[in-house]
Amino acid sequence: MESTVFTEFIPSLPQELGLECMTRLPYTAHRVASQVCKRWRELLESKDFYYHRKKLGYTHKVACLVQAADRADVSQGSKPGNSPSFGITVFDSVSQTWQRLDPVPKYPNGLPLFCQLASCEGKLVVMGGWDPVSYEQVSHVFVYDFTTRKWREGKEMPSKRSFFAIGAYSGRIYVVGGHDENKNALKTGWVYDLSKDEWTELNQMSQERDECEGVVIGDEFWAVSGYRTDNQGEFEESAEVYEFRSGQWRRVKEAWIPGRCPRSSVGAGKDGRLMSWADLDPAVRVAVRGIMFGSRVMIAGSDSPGAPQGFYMVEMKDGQNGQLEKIEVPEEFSGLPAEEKRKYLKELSPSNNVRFGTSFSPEAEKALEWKDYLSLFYVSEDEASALWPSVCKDQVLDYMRRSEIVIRRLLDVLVKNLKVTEIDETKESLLMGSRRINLNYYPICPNPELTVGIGRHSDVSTLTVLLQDDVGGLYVRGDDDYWIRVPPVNGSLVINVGDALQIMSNGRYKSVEHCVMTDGSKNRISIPIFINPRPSDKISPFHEVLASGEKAAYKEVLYSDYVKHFFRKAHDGKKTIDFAKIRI
Ligand SMILES: O=C(O)CCC(=O)C(=O)O
Ligand SMILES: [Fe+2]
Repeated sequence: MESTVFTEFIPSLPQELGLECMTRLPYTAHRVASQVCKRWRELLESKDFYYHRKKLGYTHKVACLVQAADRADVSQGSKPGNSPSFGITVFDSVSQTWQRLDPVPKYPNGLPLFCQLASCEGKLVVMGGWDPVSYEQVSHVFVYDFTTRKWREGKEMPSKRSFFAIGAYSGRIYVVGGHDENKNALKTGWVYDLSKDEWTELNQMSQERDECEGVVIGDEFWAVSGYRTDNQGEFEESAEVYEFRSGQWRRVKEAWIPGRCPRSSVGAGKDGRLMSWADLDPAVRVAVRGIMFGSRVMIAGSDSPGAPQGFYMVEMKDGQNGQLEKIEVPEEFSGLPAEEKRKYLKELSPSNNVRFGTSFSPEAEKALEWKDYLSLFYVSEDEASALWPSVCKDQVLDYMRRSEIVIRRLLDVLVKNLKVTEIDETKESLLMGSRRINLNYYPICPNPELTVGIGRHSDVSTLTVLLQDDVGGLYVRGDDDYWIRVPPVNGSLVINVGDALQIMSNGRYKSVEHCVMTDGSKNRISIPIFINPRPSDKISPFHEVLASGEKAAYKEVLYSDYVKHFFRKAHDGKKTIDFAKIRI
């Protein structure tokens, strides 16, 4: 760059030196620096200066991610229950700094949900998604120029599509698959030329691919997995590869693990081959997202369902050890603190027996759970008829009546094994003296990696009969902290042993630890019936179990005390059962 073009950047320093200093400013300081004076602003926003920095090796790639609004935005009206508003966060891995981009002028209160990002030539492109208020698909294209720090509106996508694969190569953005306004999976694709602001249609892929994921590897664009319209959610093993040079697609078999959602977790390993970031390191096995920029990858995820997520950098160059380096994340970029969200919580309690809420123990949880629920306590048909909401009372009562036979059968079998020959009146009260039915609703979660549906816990019940739909998200803990995904079968009943039965069986039956992950593309409903002792019952190991001299592992506790203890705590696995344990 001709230094004569820019003079006196820093008074009393020779111009070359002033320019040297300006060139070394990290990108994340440009915004503040450009407010110093007109000359600095003109310099920092000029294309020549960008190429000058690039030539000298002072430009580098940054990671851009869509994140829920920070605190300042929330105080302006976003709250749990409404969809949160989203903005773009930039992480500069060289200066280790985080920054939020100005909002897109058309969406000052938050980006379209599920919009897709791609970047090339120093620009960030945001495409598609759902209008954050009406939830209608939009086909907008917004382009952010990192030099001028300004947004412009690009030519709209030729048709509406959501959940498509996106990739950038040589000044063009490739968009393929996903689904249209009628939820039909698509095999079509388009390419957007950034400098010409022009769309051109691509050849079609060999099949429809809704929710496929895009990644550019070398001179190829991979559209990985996805599913056909008729096989909603059944992610395929194949991928489709577009060769930029020939403009042709090639189908690759067994490219992906069937059934695994590829969203944001697809990348290229050191050998340049397709991989899932979830297979890289045990620290990021769950809800993994990766952003590749050059040979560096930013990865977010957690080691087990419900565990807090971490952000990491990893170098994927040959000769590097591929180890994850943890990134420090300032609070405003790591999710909202619970106190902030709680301000907006509205707990409705028309009666103790009917409760509408979000999370189990919102006061205690670190992160609010992505769930709303209606909880109905059942004492008698009369009371239920009087107090339960009329909108669902008849159906819920009918369902409870029908479930009775399954519950009795199960309890008969279970207690026989404990040498209890008869369920007399006392035992009936202890085993099934009260019921609670919850109607759980887990809305689509735009950032499933930032929260859980329900954190890890066991139920306080004797038994739980849990009705599932076909979305899935329930995990149960096996041995050695290994989590098993319960396959979603619509209408199936999952039976969980609860803490009360663990206590009464003196630990022969163990309550199952479980948790629920949220889904990024579907709403989910589950309906557990918790079969409980009566609140006024005192529970302890059955004398039949202890008859042969076995030592009691649990003391007698008032069931309502146990329940109170449970709901005072944040979800944290099975720790609450310690309340009843006899310490030796
Ligand atoms: O949604 C599910 O499948 C599990 C619900 C659950 O664990 C609960 O409500 O206690
Ligand atoms: Fe549960």
